[in-house]
Amino acid sequence: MKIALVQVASPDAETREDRIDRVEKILRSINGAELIVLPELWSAGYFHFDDYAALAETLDGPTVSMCSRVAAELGVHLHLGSIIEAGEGGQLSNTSILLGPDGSVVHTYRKIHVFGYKSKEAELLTAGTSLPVAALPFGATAGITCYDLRFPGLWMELSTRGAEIVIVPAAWPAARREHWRLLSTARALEHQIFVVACNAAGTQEGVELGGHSRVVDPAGKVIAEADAGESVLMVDIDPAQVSTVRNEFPVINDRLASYQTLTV
Ligand SMILES: O=C(O)CCC(=O)C(=O)O
Repeated sequence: MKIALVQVASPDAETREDRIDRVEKILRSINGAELIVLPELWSAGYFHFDDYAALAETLDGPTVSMCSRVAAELGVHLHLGSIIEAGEGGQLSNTSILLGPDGSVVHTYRKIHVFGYKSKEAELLTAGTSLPVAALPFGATAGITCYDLRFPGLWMELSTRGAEIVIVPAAWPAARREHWRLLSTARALEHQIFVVACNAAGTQEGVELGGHSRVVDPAGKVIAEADAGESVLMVDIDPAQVSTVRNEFPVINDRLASYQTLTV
């Protein structure tokens, strides 16, 4: 199964509309992928905090509309990264969306761990409260977002819910690139899943994004990794590897359902 990770740059001088047009052309140039993945908040630009309210959109807004049209025309699953979603009562969320090959929404995921370190996200956005896992032709698939990579409890829950492929759109800064690599590898290895981690590239508001989108297999092997710049990373995975690895080395079976029952 071929996956395309589209590592987009969101320069300050480019408008959202121009970026959506530009990314549409990139998406249309991709051949043979069954799943295409985009980074966190690529259309708005993660670090454009002052524009969050103005760029907030609904599920029929410009980013989702373009991606939905392209997913349907190409007949692919498309994880569009995330948008600033305008919810009820003016509430804003960092909402990741997985689209099916007919362009419809398979699931939405509102980022649970909103980021506060050198970021206004935690101040401006409301955290999500749900964690969907979808049964897709290539395996049980979930999507979480960027900072969520750091929280083992969330991954344990994804694993308990049967996730086999976890998509991680991100706007992870270059300053902490080694954390990005270490954590994405560790999550794949400890839960024996595929981690499909698509980061942003370029510079926004003086912050250099880390790039290095990567796919890690259920044995913890990095099977593809991009450089720092804007690019499309194509990778071929075998979804059956999840059960092969788990049968061969059944560490998940040895995990306790809860460690809170242990005595002191
Ligand atoms: O955890 C990090 O170092 C980066 C997180 C982040 O940039 C984000 O959640 O957007």
